[in-house]
Amino acid sequence: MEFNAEQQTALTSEARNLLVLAGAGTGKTRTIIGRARHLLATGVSPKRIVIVTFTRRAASEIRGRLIKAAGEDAATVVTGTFHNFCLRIMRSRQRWFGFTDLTVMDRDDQLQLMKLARGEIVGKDSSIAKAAQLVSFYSYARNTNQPPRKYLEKFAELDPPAVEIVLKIFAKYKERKLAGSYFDYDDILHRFAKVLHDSDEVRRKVAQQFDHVLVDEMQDTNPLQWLILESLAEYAHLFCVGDDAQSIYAFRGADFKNVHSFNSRLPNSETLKLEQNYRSTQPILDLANWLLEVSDLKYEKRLRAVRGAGDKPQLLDFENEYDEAEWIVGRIMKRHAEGARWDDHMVLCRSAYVARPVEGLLIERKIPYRFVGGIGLLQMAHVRDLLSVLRVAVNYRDELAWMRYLTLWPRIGEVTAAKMVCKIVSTSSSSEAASVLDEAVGKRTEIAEAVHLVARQQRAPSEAIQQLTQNLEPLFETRYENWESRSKDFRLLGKLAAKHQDVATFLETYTLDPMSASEASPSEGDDIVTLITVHSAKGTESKACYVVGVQPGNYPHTRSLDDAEAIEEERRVLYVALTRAEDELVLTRHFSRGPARVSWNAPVQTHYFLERLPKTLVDSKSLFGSLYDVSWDDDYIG
Ligand SMILES: Nc1ncnc2c1ncn2[C@@H]1O[C@H](COP(=O)(O)OP(=O)(O)OP(=O)(O)O)[C@@H](O)[C@H]1O
Repeated sequence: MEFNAEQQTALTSEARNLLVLAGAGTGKTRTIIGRARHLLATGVSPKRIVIVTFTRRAASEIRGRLIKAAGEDAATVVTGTFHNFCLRIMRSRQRWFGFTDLTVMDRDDQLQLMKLARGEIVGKDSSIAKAAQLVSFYSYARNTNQPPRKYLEKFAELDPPAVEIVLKIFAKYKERKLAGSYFDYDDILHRFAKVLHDSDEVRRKVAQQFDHVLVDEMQDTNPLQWLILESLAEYAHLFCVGDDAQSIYAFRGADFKNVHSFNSRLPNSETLKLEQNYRSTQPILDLANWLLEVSDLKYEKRLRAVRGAGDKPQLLDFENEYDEAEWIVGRIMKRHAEGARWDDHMVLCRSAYVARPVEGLLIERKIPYRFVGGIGLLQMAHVRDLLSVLRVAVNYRDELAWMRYLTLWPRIGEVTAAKMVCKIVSTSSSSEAASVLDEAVGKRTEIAEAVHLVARQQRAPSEAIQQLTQNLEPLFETRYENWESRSKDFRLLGKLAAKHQDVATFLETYTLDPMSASEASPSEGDDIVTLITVHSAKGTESKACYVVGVQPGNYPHTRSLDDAEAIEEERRVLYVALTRAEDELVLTRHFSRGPARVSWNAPVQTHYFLERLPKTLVDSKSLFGSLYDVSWDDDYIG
């Protein structure tokens, strides 16, 4: 692996704490890997190095590349997401963290629990914020480490009596969480950060396990994650890489301006820059540079392409999304016929919804593809049904999973199920719970048998899923019309589970960072087209990138129009999309539907990022018929 002088200086730095603040494609990920390899080469034990990333995908990629570069020894470098890292330590040192057998809830569970809590406090009162909104208030307050009351009073735009009611709902939510031994996503970071912050002894014991903590995507750390890093930095060296122009997680409490206070917050720290971009050709970077330059914020980034000149990006207009999709898929097929690989192509979208026409055509034309960032496999109803059985077998106090499982069965409604659940969860051991279940279902033994069979197969998750699928097939056939295609997801689930030693770790891994169904199916190295949401595309790259739906109303998204910071975050989303391309960048937009239908003079366009795009930066073409008369202004496109 080669490094330029800037990268070499960074990866061999002796600074106690180092921030590498650099633009897209400048080799941040490569430098993290280089740093780890350098540390190993200088004799640091792999177990004393931690690499934290934002997604499981990034973690496994870095891990794979590190092992390739530094050998099998590197396999014991601790690599994972923040959540994964914290949970792993808390599980291994339960006593330090007051952590017992807890079930980690995903966002859907969190929503269900909040619904229950809300229902209990306000019944059907529709004047109080909906459960989903409450979850996001609660989660945001915790990730930004603010007392919920303070957050609600300051940011939630609620009147004082409503604040009191919402706080009561939060209290009820907490109570239910405790009763069910649940841990939500935010609890993981919160508990870990709090214990480390409050207990000098635990902080020392945990932090002393590591000499070097390497952090990817530093711009996306939220205040809780910052607290964790500060605790670790008391004993270990921090090596962080980030790009303030790629911060796109403010909705989860990240504040990219935090990277600017790195030096003042951490003693003995330095900042270095990487400025040469290795990924893209200069015309692609010119467009990305322009997007940042026209912002009111000063990003102070001008990417220079080591690779030099190349083709200008294209900006293509279509009459509707179907023509747009047709063109993109046609073009990919043409390129493939000319000898390009499928995996030279990546289609980037704002949301899974925007990409559907393209996905439809890829399926229709039988083009191999994966969809990253779409509806997660583990979010699909039938998969959650099956997982509910695994969950109750692992934790008999998991009342949400019991409710889901029992109400799958005919003639068991919510009231009957709730009575059964009440009895089951008030027992004091799993064997007692099993007997109560047997008694409750009476002659309908198949209901209990499914749970028992998983309990017997705790250490063989894949077999448990296989048998469970067989046992529950008749039930699912009657529940789901398209059972045939859905049943394939269970085979996929079985495959995923085979990589885990027991049902509990399998559940934990996938509830923490669910992957999408189609992402899971192809294996590494398959030659396939990638369809991906921009949020999932961070850190990736591709020879040809097609950014779909770049019309007014999508960039920035209409829902962010009343908030200047949100608009700026949208700019960074587009920036991330543009900077994924190596050789070819094609932006497409259509004008048929939704906010995009408005005329060019409508208010939605006041913030449209491409409104004043200099004509020289792109090759633009209108590929639609008579519906729209392209009358570009001489100097600007938009
Ligand atoms: N010194 C180098 N020599 C050759 N290629 C390099 C060098 N540094 C980086 N690259 C290549 O440039 C591309 C971008 O590198 P990398 O993914 O590490 O950048 P990054 O800063 O993490 O990008 P982003 O933040 O946009 O995801 C990769 O293909 C990488 O292999």
